[in-house]
Amino acid sequence: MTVPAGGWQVHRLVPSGTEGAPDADTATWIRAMAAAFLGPRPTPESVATQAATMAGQRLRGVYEPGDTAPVATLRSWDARMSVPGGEVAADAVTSIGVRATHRRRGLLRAVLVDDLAEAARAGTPVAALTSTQGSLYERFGFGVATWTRALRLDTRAAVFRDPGPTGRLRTLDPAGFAAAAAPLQDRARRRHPGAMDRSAASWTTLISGGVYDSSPRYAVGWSDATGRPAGYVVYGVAEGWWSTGSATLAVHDLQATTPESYRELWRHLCSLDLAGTVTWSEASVDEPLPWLLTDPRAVRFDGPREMLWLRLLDVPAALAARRYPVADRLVLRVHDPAGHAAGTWALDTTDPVAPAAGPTDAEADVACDAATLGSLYLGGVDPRVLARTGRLDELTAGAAGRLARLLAPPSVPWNGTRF
Ligand SMILES: CC(=O)SCCNC(=O)CCNC(=O)[C@H](O)C(C)(C)COP(=O)(O)OP(=O)(O)OC[C@H]1O[C@@H](n2cnc3c(N)ncnc32)[C@H](O)[C@@H]1OP(=O)(O)O
Repeated sequence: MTVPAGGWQVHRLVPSGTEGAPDADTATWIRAMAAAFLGPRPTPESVATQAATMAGQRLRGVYEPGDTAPVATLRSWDARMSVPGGEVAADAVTSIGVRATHRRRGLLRAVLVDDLAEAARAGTPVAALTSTQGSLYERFGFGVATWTRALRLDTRAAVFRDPGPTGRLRTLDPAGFAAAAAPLQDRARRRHPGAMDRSAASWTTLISGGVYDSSPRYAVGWSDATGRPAGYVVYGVAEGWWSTGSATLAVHDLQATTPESYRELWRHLCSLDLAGTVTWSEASVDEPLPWLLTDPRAVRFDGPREMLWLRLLDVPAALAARRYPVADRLVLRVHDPAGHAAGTWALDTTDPVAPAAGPTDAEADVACDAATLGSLYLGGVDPRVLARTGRLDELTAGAAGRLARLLAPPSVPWNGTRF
């Protein structure tokens, strides 16, 4: 199928074939995407493995006449994202790459505009992405909605306040990893607005490291005293002990559904004889780890840096999908040249279990653009801060404060899954 967008023909591909033999178009698309991202040279095996992770997803490509390899790529799929009090369907967008010889001619714009238009037609309320660069996506209506911090733990200085260990640890082998981890991640993600669900294929990439990281990975699960699994951690060796006498471990994923599982997974990471440092590049901005230790200086943080970018495609559906801690009725005017979020919208939260949102002729209390609305949606940024920068116009007195109270999330938005 071809669709003209900005003068370019955007072709849509449905990945097919099996893990052993992806179809030719998908294989060519994967090689073009890898080149745009300066990735490792694809091998037949790595192409087949990647193709298997794309089953059921949408690929887009732009092709020069007579060329079988695309000059631009985009991949997207239907995801679920946690929001305060529930979840919302999201168009997850990734792999936007343009051939080095074809940049700055509108190709990113062509593939992304086409993808967002299809998601909007399908009724998907929001689009979400994580980005390689910070200045690309605001022009397309995306705003930063979650942040992350990198942490570094000196495990030899880490003394836990609570005695332990408690519960039971067990090694999760690659064959059984997805079955053990998926239900835990699904429970854990509901505690954090902005957390995305995982595709079935993503577990293979997580436990194997995918095409970018061939070093061994280890997965450990934790169960409580009743035997109920409550969390897991996946880590690898970032620096071997043989060079410095003390290895550095990198956490690739840590999902805890209870405070006890969180504490015991960190205790496990601190118990490995040959390691002196544990790093985690995608920790939450309010990571509780220092509060577990007698000396909080054992943990150092960098950041925050931006993680998840959101773009509302259907404002009433997105606003009605989340819950609000106070009852109010507030009118937002949204400027959006692309049209998806444009309008004046009344948000009525007087019914706490069924907030209503829809178009209105009433005077607006606040006004902003679509990207700012994307940043506000999960409650990760205070509207009063945005009002101080001119990103939000406060049109009735005190409206930014009312909006802050309305949008306040039950916990800090966090998405630990870069995609
Ligand atoms: C969700 C993700 O997949 S994030 C991954 C992004 N991809 C990469 O980092 C891979 C390497 N880079 C690339 O492949 C390309 O340079 C891309 C995808 C970043 C940009 O593709 P291009 O086709 O050159 O972008 P395009 O010409 O459509 O530009 C669209 C707009 O973005 C702007 N833009 C493009 N690249 C950049 C940049 N690196 N920094 C700031 N602005 C940029 C353009 O100026 C243009 O702005 P305007 O329309 O407001 O005038």
